[in-house]
Amino acid sequence: MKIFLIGMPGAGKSTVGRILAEKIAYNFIDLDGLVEKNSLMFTDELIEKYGINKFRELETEALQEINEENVVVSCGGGIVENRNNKTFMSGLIIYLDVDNKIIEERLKTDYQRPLLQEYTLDELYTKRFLLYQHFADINISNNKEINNTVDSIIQMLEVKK
Ligand SMILES: Nc1ncnc2c1ncn2[C@@H]1O[C@H](COP(=O)(O)OP(=O)(O)OP(=O)(O)O)[C@@H](O)[C@H]1O
Ligand SMILES: O=C(O)C1=C[C@@H](O)[C@@H](O)[C@H](O)C1
Ligand SMILES: [Mg+2]
Repeated sequence: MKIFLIGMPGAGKSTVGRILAEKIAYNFIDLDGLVEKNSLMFTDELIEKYGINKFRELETEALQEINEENVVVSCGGGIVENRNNKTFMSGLIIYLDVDNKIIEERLKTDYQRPLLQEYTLDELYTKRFLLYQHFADINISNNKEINNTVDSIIQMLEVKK
């Protein structure tokens, strides 16, 4: 099965995804990382140089490239901006739910997200929350510790078996 993690920039998709994959012995793909590998550019460079629409095209192409099973895919925060992307996400889509205030705190010590130089987290959330819900099969909170979140996902997967 493919497991997709979606959510706001800084929600913890990459961090949680990597640990989850390791714990359940799945491969791990960071979609932003795949776009970077394909384009040989960092996502922020790519967006700055070619614009967000070009980035979205490359993101959809990267998504379509994933044909393996037993993989955890951490998506970019804006994967839901192209509604058609859902077509290429067969498997389980998990929305990582985090309060914006908590994201703000966590990102103080992390690298600058390009989209967050243009929009506030609240603006992005207002624009996207319905889309996240449209895509998601299940919501899992990542307000607490990372291991707590990973364990909640694993418990949920056990119940679904
Ligand atoms: N549960 C948590 N507790 C504390 N810090 C966390 C937690 N989850 C993630 N973080 C931290 O929050 C920051 C953002 O996490 P991460 O890069 O995984 O988010 P992301 O959803 O992949 O963001 P993006 O959409 O920009 O790729 C990192 O510094 C990470 O270590
Ligand atoms: O929220 C967004 O639109 C983005 C989030 C990042 O993960 C990257 O995919 C890119 O910077 C766009
Ligand atoms: Mg990430």
